[in-house]
Amino acid sequence: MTVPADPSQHEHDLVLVVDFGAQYAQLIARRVREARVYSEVVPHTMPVEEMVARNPRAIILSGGPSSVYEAGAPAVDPAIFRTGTAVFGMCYGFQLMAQGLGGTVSATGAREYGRTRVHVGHPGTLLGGIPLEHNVWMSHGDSVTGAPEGFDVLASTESTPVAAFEDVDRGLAGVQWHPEVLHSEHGQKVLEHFLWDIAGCRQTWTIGNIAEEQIERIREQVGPDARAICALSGGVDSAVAAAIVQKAIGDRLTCVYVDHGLMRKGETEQIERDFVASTGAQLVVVDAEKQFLDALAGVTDPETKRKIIGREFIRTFEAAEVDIIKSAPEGSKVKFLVQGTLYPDVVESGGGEGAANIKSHHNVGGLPEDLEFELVEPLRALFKDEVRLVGEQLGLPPEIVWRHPFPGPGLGIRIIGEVTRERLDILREADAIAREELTRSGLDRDIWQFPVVLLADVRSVGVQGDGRTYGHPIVLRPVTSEDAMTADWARLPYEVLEKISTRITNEVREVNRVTVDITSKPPGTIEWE
Ligand SMILES: Nc1ncnc2c1ncn2[C@@H]1O[C@H](COP(=O)(O)OP(=O)(O)OP(=O)(O)O)[C@@H](O)[C@H]1O
Ligand SMILES: O=c1[nH]c(=O)c2[nH+]cn([C@@H]3O[C@H](COP(=O)(O)O)[C@@H](O)[C@H]3O)c2[nH]1
Ligand SMILES: NC(=O)CC[C@H](N)C(=O)O
Ligand SMILES: [Mg+2]
Repeated sequence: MTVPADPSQHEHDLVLVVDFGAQYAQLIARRVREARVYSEVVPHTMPVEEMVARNPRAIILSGGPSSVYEAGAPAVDPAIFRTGTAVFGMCYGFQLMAQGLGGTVSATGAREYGRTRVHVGHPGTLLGGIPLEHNVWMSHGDSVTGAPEGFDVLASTESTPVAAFEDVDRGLAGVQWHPEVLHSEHGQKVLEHFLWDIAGCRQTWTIGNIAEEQIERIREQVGPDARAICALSGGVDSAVAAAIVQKAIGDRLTCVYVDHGLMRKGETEQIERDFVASTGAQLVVVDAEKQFLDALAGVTDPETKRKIIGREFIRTFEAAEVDIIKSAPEGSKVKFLVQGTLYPDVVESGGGEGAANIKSHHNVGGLPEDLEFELVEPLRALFKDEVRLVGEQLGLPPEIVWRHPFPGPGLGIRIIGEVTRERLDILREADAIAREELTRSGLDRDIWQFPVVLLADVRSVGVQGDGRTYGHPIVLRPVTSEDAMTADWARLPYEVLEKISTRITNEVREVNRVTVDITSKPPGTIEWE
C-alpha cells in the first residue's frame, strides 16, 4: 500500500510494523499510535537495510498464518536482530525471533485459540506490574519450545512453556499472544512497556498531529495554484477529508456530491440543506441517477457492480470538472481528487501486503485504470474511530461525526440481484422505517451500522388481508463494531425488531417477510455484497 503521512523524523519516533500476512497488522500500528508513538505497517518483503534507512526507533514483527519452519514461509533476515533497533515479536513474529536467534519452534500439538490463561513467572521489564495470572487472546498451533540464549523466559500457559521472553540489553522481546486485540487483558500495557521502557520511544504523537501534518502535506502536494475536487458523500470520512483540505487550499477546493440514485430516502435533500450550513463548504450536487442505473442494468455480480459504480463515480467527477473550470480563473485545471478513503477500504480491496481481496471498495479497488486525477487521501492510514476523533477536533457537528457509515455504492450493494429503480424504491422505504425505529429506540450510538437488504431475486409466500402474497424478504443487518474490520450482530431488543417487522410488512408493498442476520464478521462481512 501507499504509505500514509510521513511525519518528520525529527519530531516523532517511528515504529515499523512488519506484516507477515496478519489479519490485524494495522491494528498493531493503531495500538502503537494509541501509545503516542507514530507507526506504519510495512511488508515483510522490505529488505532490512531499507527498514533501517527509515531510522525506526523500534520494529514490531506481526502474526501470520504460516509456520516458521515450513519451506517458503515468510521470513525476516536475522540481521534485523543485530541492527541495534529494538524488536518486538507477536505470535508468528515471536516464533520468528526465537528461530532466528537459535531457539526452537515446533508443532507441539498444543493448539490454543481464543481466551487463554497466562502465568507470569518472572515479570522482567515487559510484564512488570501486570497481574501474575491473567487472560490473553491466543491463536496458534506452533510453539517456542526453546528460548534463544541470553533471553529470560517471562511467562507460560498450561500448554506453552515459553509464552513470553525478553533480552532487555539487546532490546529484544516477544509474546506468543496477541496484545493488540481488545480481548487480551493488559495488552496495551505490554506494548507500552516494550515501546517506552525497552525501545525508549518518546511519547510525542497525538491524533491532533494528523490534521496539522496532513494540512501541511496537502499544501505541498497541491501547490500554490492547482484546484481540487472533493468527493463528498455526507459521511464522516469525506467530511473530515474535506475539512482538512479546505484548511490547506481554501476556496480552490470544490466539493462534489453525486446523487447516483442509490442513496437512502431524503439523503440528498438533507446533505444539500445541512452540510453546507454546518461546514460552509462549496458544494456542487450532481444528479447522475440515470447514468448509474443505465450502467447497472442487467448486472447481478457484486464485484461487477462495484467496478461499474467506481468507474461511473470517476466519470461523474470528470464531467463536474468541466463545469468547475468554466467558472475558475484561467489555467487552473483540476488536477486532484480528494477522497475519504480509510485503511479498511484499502485492506479489503486487497491493498495490504499478502492480503486477500475481500471486496473492491468503489474508491480503491473499483477505480478505473485510466484515472486522470491525482488522489489526495489524508485519512488513508486511519480507522473510523480515529477519524471521528479528528472530526471532533476540527469542530465538525456531532450529526456528521457520529453518523453511521454508509457505503459509496449505496443501496446498489444491498439489492441482491439486478438493481432497478422500482427495487430501489422498495428498499428505500424499508430502510427508512428501520432507521426511524432505531433512532426512536435511542440505540443509534450503540449500533455501528444497520444495513437493510432486499433479496430481490427471492420470493416467499405470505398471507395478507386473507389473500395470498408472493413477495420479497428483507434482511435486517444491525451490527456492532469498533473499526469495521470485525463485527458482531447486534442484539436489538425484540420490541424494536417487532416494530420494524410489523411496519415494513404493513407499509412496504412487495415485502411480506422480515429476517435478521445473526452472523458475525468473520465469517460474514457487514454488507451482503
Ligand atoms: N455519493 C457520493 N458522492 C461523492 N463522493 C462519494 C459518495 N459516496 C462516497 N463518496 C466518496 O467515497 C469515499 C468512501 O466512501 P465511504 O462511505 O467509505 O466514506 P464516507 O461516506 O465519507 O463516510 P462513511 O463511511 O461514514 O459513510 C467517501 O469518503 C467519498 O470521498
Ligand atoms: O465507501 C465504501 N465503498 C465500498 O465499496 C464499500 N464496501 C463496504 N463498505 C463499508 O465498509 C465497511 C466494511 O464492510 P464489509 O464488512 O461489508 O466488508 C462497512 O462499513 C461497509 O458499509 C464500503 N464503503
Ligand atoms: N497468529 C499467528 O501468528 C499464528 C502463528 C503460526 N501460524 C501458529 O499457528 O502458531
Ligand atoms: Mg459513506
